[in-house]
Amino acid sequence: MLRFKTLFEEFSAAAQNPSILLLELYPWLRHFEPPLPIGFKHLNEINDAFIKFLFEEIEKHKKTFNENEPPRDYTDAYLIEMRKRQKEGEGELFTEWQMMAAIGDLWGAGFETTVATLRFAIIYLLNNPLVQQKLQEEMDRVIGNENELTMDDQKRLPYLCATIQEIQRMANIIPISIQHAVTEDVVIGGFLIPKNTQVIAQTPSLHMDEKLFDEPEKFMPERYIDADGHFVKNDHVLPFSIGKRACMGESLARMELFLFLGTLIQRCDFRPVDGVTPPPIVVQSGFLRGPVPYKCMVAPRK
Ligand code: HEM
Repeated sequence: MLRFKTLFEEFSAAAQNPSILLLELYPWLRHFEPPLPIGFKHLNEINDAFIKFLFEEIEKHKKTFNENEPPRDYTDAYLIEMRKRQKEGEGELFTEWQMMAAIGDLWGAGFETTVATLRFAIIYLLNNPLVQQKLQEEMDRVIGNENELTMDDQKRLPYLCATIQEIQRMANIIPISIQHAVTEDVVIGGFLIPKNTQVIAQTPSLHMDEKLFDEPEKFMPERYIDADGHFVKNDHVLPFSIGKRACMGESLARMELFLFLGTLIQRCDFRPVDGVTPPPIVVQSGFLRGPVPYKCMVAPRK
């Protein structure tokens, strides 16, 4: 577990290196390191170590899992499906390499994304104490401090939903969406995009558009609360991208953000370390975007 944690932290730090963005857009740059300090070699070494670790874990599962018992986790479920398909002569898609890549993708795409969003959430609350106060008031009034939060409470907590939407609008944790390619000629808005052209659904650029959001630099959850106090989902806030290749984990991530942030608000008070000056919001941006590490005081709420 410790090895996994260390590897993951190294991987996340490497993914926040700004040069990774360049490498993503111009992969051929990797051939020019050295002398260019692209960070590709380092990322590749961590990736290889990660792959090795995942294969070792798969081996452990193969030795201990029981095909006739319910799967203990994703790896067991994948092994069961893989063996079933191999018996039926359809094993070419469900391979051990695919399994390793799928597990790596789920960890890689599903972990640091939610963590970075929550780190943004807390630093925004530290810098906007009135928002934190309003969130706590809503939570105390609707849920109280004893009851556990569930997803059904979403409708009853409009200010929490609005705050999460505002956090995601401003955080833009994936500043440049993943590249894709069109598989056939398409015409969009009168422009022909020929087959095989690389395209990026650059939804983060909507989030700071003054035509869509008044004073987009300001953290204002109130912009999504209507005159009756209801939460209004804004179709221009698209942190999970759009289309068929949008984030596969969107529903899970939305649940995590609502339950984790809501429970933190319910149980804790976030304050600046000296009680007065919040940490400045300094952002590091590479493939992933996140606030540089900051300190804060976390006090349990009575
Ligand atoms: C706040 C949390 C998250 C955000 C903001 C986020 C955002 C994104 C974005 C912008 C993409 C790229 C979509 C595109 O190519 O246009 C993506 C892809 C993806 N995400 Fe997430 N994600 C989050 C959490 C998760 C979680 C929890 C999981 C799974 C456990 C996950 C799994 C994936 C996968 C597998 C892809 C690749 C999908 C594909 O290429 O078809 N994500 N995500």
